[in-house]
Formats: sequence, C-alpha cells, structure tokens
Amino acid sequence: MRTSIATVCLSGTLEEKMRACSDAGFDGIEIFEPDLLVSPSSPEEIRDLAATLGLTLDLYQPFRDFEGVEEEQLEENLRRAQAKFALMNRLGIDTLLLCSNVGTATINDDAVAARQLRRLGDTAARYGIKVAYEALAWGRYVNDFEHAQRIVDLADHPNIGTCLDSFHILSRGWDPAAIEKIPAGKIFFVQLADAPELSLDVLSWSRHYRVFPGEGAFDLVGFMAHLVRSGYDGPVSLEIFNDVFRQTAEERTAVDAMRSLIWLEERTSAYLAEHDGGASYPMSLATLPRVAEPSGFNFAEVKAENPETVSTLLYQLGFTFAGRHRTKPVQLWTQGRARVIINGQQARGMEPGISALGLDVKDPQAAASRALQLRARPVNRRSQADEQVLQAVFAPDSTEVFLCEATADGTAAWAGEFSRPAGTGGPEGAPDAPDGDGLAEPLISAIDHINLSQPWQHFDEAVLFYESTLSLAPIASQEVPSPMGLVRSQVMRSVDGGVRLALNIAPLIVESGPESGEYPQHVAFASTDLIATARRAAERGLRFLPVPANYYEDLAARFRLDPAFLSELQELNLLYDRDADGEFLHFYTATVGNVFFEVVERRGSYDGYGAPNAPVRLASQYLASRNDSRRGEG
Ligand SMILES: O=C(O)c1ccc(O)c(O)c1
Ligand SMILES: [Mg+2]
Repeated sequence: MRTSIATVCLSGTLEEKMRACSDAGFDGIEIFEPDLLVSPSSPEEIRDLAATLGLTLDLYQPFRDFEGVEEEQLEENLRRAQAKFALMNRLGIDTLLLCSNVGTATINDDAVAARQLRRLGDTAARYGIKVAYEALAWGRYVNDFEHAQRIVDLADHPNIGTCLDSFHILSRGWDPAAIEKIPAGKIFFVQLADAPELSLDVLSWSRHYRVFPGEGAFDLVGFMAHLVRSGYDGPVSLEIFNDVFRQTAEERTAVDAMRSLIWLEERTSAYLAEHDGGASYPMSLATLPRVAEPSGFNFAEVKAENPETVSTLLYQLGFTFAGRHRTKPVQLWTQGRARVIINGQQARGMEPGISALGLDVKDPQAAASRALQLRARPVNRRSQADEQVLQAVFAPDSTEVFLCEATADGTAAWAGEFSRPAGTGGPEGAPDAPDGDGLAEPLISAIDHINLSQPWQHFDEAVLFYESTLSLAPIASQEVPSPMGLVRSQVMRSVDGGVRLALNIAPLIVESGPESGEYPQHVAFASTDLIATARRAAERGLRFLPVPANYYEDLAARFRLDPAFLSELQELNLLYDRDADGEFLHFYTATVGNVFFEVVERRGSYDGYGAPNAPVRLASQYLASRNDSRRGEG
C-alpha cells in the first residue's frame, strides 16, 4: 500500500512538514495549497526537496467551486484552473483535487456539471494532469460520492475521475460498499480520516475533529476492504483537519499518523484474509508480527528518591520486601502475583510517580518487534551481561512499557536479580513485613488495573498506541466530574480482563494545578477479601483516602445494605458499587507525590471500576492536596 499524507495534518512550515513525513516513513504527500502559498520556496525548490527526501508529490489540493455555474463564471474558473495546472507542472504533481462546489453553484443539473467537468478535463489533458472530483459532505448540490461518480461517468473524460474521502462518505452515513462498483481506473485518489461520534454539522465536524484511523468511531477497516476489492492501487492518504494536531510538534504527529496507517493496513489485510479467503487484489497489504494480547501485569514500577515513602504504603497493604537489585538502588515488593518495583535511579528531586509497567506476553521478541514496526520508541536501559534483557518501548506519555515473558507459575524471569540477604529485615527506614503474614494465601493476588493520566493533547494518540502495539481494546469512555474539571476516562483492556489500563485525561487548573503529566496516577491491586485487607492496613497505620459521611447516606438510599455492613464500610473508608453482574468494594491510600494505590475486590462477575465513586475520590484528593499546600504555606 502506498502511504501518503496531506500537509494540512501537521504543524510547521511546508519544509518542516515534508521532513517530518519523510522521517516517519511516508511514501508521499498531498500539498495543501495554503502551505505552498506561504512558503518562501519556489515550486521547483519544493519539487527538489521532495526528491531529496524520497517523497512523491501525489496531489495538489484543493481546487474549489468549479462546476454547476453560469457560462461566464465557467470561463473564469477555467482560467483559474489553467494557472494551477501550470503551477503543478512546475511542482511535478499530476493530480488535482477538485471539491464539489459549495459556494458558486447555481445550476443543479448533472448534465451541466458533467459538461463543465469535461471542459476542465480537456484543459487538464494539455498539461498532463488528472482531476479527482470529491463530493464534500456539505457540497451545494453534490455531497454523496455516488452522485459525484455519476457526474464523472457522464463527463466520460480520461482526465476526470473520483476522489474518495472516508470522512465525507461515513459522516453522512453513505454505504461504502458502493465503492466496489466504481471502476478502479476511475478512482484517482483516496483520502482517509476517522472521527469521533459527535452531533455536529458536518462542516465543523470535518474541519476540527477529524482524527487518524483507529482514533475515532468510523469503520475504516470495512471502508478499506471495499476499496481494495474495487481494484484501486493508488496512494492511500491521510487528510486530517484537527486543531490539536496543528499545534503539536510535527514529528510527533507524523509518527502517530504513520502508526495509524500501518495498523489499518494490517487490520485490513487480516479482515480480507478472513472474509475473502485467498482472493488476491492489486493493492498489496503489509502485515506485522501477530501477537496475542497480553495475559497480565508483570509489574508496576514507581520512581522515588526516598523509597520508604512508597514502601511504607506497600507494607501497610501487606506487601513483602522481596529484595534489592544486585547492582542498582532498586527494591522489589511482592504480594501474590502483584509486584511493585521502587526505583531510586535518576529520581533525585522527583516526586514519586509511576514510571513503568510490565506486561506478560507470550513472545517478548515478537511483541517488541511489532511495537517497533509501529514506530514506538524503544527504551534502552543499560543492563549487565548476566541480566535479563527486557524489551521495552515508550508509551506516548513517556511511561515505559516492558514486554515480559509470561511464565506458567506466575513468577518473573528477572526476579532472580533481586535478593534479600538472609537474616536481614526490610530496607532501612521501612518496616519489615513478616513473610506470608502468617496467612495461607496472600490477601492481594495481583495487579487489577493501572490508571495513567494523559496530557489531553496526546489522548487519541495514546488510545491508538495501546490498541495497535499491545492489542488492548478500548471500551466506551466515561466522563467523571471533579472539582478541577471533567475527567474523561478511557479503559483499554484485554478481552479476559487480565490487563486493564485506565487512561484519564488529567484536568488542569492552570494557575495552581499540577503540571500536565504529574496528575496523580495509581496502581490498583486485586484482593480476595477487601475488608480484611483494609483492617490489616488500618492496624499498620495506613492513611486511607477519607470518604465523606454524605457518601454513605447516599449508599444506604441507593442500595439496601445491611446496616452492620454499611457501618463497616464507613468505618474503614471503603467504597461500594453494585450492578447486575456483582459487587465491587474498594479503597484508596493517601497520595504520595504523584502516586497512590487502590485495592479492589470484585464479587460475582462485576467488571467495572466503581465509576459512580470516582467523583468522591477526585473530590477527596482535591481537598487533601489543598490542605497539604496550605500546610506547606503555613
Ligand atoms: O474542508 C474542506 O474544505 C476540504 C478540502 C479538501 C478536502 O479534501 C476535504 O475533504 C475537505
Ligand atoms: Mg478530502
């Protein structure tokens, strides 16, 4: 598949955009006319730069408001087109995008539009140029790709064909299956865009909210399948009008864009293999190493200059100090299959915070290879010759994601690098935890989920990253009110729930709030007996996140709870939720730096995260941080 991207997707100058597209690995670009008009480079210089960068110049766009006009206006439009054809000859671009008329059309007659397009085709032919006619979703008379195709058919000119744009087709609800009926030779260009579901006029939706494939709600795999079946084999180009992308560093957006196309190509290939058997088509689709979804969390890592700020909480939650790393200032704390690494390296002056997570995968090499092919940035951590070489990549928010080998017995292959000298207690400053706590089974069995706050600008990118590189699927997102703003929460999970990541857009109060990316994040542990876990933690002096009495009055009103149970919840600052599938009990620790912990117990088949309780947590944390900063001032 030949990949292309419109320069309108990116920030920067035309020259910067071109370099970013080349670096990200695109085959070609569409030049968006306003980008050329403001460039100090001549058309010839742009042509040379493209050649140097190894980019093809696939399309010049957009040409507007041509057809369906009175005769006098048509002559004017042809003159205007001729000037652009001459310019395109200098650029070395052979295809022009013509949008269906949104402004000057006064004649609603396909025969007239077709006749006028034929005249345009005659002029274009003299310059060796093809015109790709695109039905804009808000076109005056032509807003449906099948209608545009009928006009192209009527025009019946070798230099007049169609441009298909997934946004205009899917936003209007047109059936993309009709693409298969268009003769491949008549599809001159294809543009792709995804978009979130919004109730908005199509023009505003298109100009501000388009996103890369996989970041929105459109079925682009289905769209691509129809396109491939049509026999089309030209460029597949991204055309994303998005306010955020236009403000983001162009290198970053170009990588996000490339990832979306690589992923879409793979998905389309898999879809066609499943639905069309061995059929072969002119467009060849590249695939990636197929990897199974991760089966669980291998570890969570917290960076902390003073490890005891974090290890104290872990001890109170019943974790055991499992040892110190042979060569680094790194501690391992475990309970059941839950492992938390406290990393003191390069942590000077930093608030404690989640720095890495490990996922259990079947084949770490294959998983890493897939992630790298999807343009993930590799993490290069120095390791000794006799240590496990761990595969890791950076998530968009810079969290390091380690791809670890899943073991049948739930042990970690790297754990042997940690040891606890015999006869010694816990690490200095942290209380020791007696092994096993005298219990047959640990109360905490595993990491249930990890919650990462995302800078709002990179939220869509993060969703696509986790879906494409790690095969986690997004479930419907939720909005939770907090005193600092609405928090959008998007859970990405494996099918069996072994891995659950909750991505939150961190609300920001610009003057006094935490910096983006420093909003507290948390690790949630699964307990088999939440009340016992909480009692032990209380005995060990845990600072629970306080829950207001109003909450428990509301609980009593909503659920008929046994009064003794209710007062036990209240006494321990526990939260409660129930749905048709089961019950959910949970509590939160106080926050240290930028991290806190949660413990959850799922009863029955409860599969959520206690969303109705999230506002309580956010408000309580807000209050606690206010009090902390007031104490700091006094
Ligand atoms: O919003 C527009 O004007 C516009 C221009 C060119 C396109 O290809 C398109 O899809 C939209
Ligand atoms: Mg378009």
